[in-house]
Amino acid sequence: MEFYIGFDRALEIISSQEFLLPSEFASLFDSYGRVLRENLIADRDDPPAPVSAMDGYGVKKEDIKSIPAKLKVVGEVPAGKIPNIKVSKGEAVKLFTGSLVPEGVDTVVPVEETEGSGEFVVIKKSYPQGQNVRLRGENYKVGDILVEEGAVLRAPEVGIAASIGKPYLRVSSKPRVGIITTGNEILEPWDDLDSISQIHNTNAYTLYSLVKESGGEPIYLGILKDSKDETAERIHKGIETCDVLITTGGVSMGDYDFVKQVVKELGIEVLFYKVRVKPGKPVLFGKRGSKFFFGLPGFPVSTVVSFNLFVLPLLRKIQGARELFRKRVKAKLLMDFKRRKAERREFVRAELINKDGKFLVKPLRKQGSGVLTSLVGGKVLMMVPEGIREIKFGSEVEVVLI
Ligand SMILES: Nc1nc2c(c(=O)[nH]1)N[C@H]1C(S)=C(S)[C@@H](COP(=O)(O)OP(=O)(O)OC[C@H]3O[C@@H](n4cnc5c(N)ncnc54)[C@H](O)[C@@H]3O)O[C@H]1N2
Ligand code: MOO
Repeated sequence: MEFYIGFDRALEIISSQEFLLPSEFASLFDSYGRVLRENLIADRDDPPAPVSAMDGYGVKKEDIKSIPAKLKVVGEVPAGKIPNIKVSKGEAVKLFTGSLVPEGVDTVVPVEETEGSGEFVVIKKSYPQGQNVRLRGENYKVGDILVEEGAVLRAPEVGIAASIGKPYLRVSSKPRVGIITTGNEILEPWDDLDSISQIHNTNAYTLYSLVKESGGEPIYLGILKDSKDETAERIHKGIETCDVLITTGGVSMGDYDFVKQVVKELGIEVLFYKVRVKPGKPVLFGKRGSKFFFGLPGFPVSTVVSFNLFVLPLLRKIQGARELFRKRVKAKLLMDFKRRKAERREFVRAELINKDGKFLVKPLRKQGSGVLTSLVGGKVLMMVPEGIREIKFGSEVEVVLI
């Protein structure tokens, strides 16, 4: 077991796990967030022929060089119809957004810049040649690889699959991810809290959402009370039935922190315990055969951050994803940043601002590991490297998008 390791080493251990889940076919309705296990290749050009990008009139550019220009309307081409019209000098054709552009037309004038309907149309504004005509192959050309194997499917990728006529996609099967939360003080959101010593379970539900977002199938296994026998039984069941088991809480120094002990007794090999990161220090990563175990710290922020830092890359890896980590961007720091201790790499919750295409980042005041409100509304994590105590206003910093 490696103990209290650096962040990069932890990622190295996670990304070197070789297990790959089998692939399966998923419908377009069930492919969001999953990892693609085939290339998506264009079966034809898109658009397959020039089409109008506006409702208006198809004309020849040379006829609208001087305006107003009065042109003879020779017919119309509704979307979905093959044009049987040819447009000659002095003529126009009525087109709709998505209509195929007939022979002779090189430019489309939007209807708002025209007057009259029926036999003649008056064009009031000139347009450059080719304006409002979407050329054949503008989106993609036949044979192009549109989405590569290993991509995480989001809305645009699912849309591309649909556009090339694939109702089913080869994707990774969903990792079954068991979720157990621990603590005598934890009650479910539907339970009444009778005492100020009790709190509602937050972690089960942040994790459930994060697992779904990561292409996994969350399996909620409930709250564990701080008893060693129960912990052993539940973790055993979880690791038997799931690909990845996550527990939260019970991994630090407390007298009731049974998770660590139980994991060893169940034959789960601990690959690392504790990483020099803040928050998320007492994270435990283990494996038994092709099953993986994460013991995440119990504080709600530590749970969410350590999922993003450690669990997501593993889930992506076993699904065959190309990119394992959250995206990072460079941003300019909007205030002086100071901290007392510099032993751990810190992931500081912050607000990301996009000003004229440049990212600015503003750390939030409250950074406690229990302050989940500090992550509400789309926050980011500003990375403060080990050994750094102070970063000056205006410096460039790296930011993790979560
Ligand atoms: N003496 C030391 N104490 C602590 C250390 C240390 O190094 N030495 N590390 C601290 C750090 S850092 C963290 S992070 C926490 C991790 O503690 P645990 O993983 O054992 O978590 P718990 O003690 O069970 O809970 C921590 C905190 O979070 C609340 N919690 C737990 N589960 C839930 C849940 N499902 N929903 C909402 N809130 C939850 C719990 O009530 C505690 O307040 O340890 C430090 N201590
Ligand atoms: O590492 Mo703990 O996660 O600072 O709160």
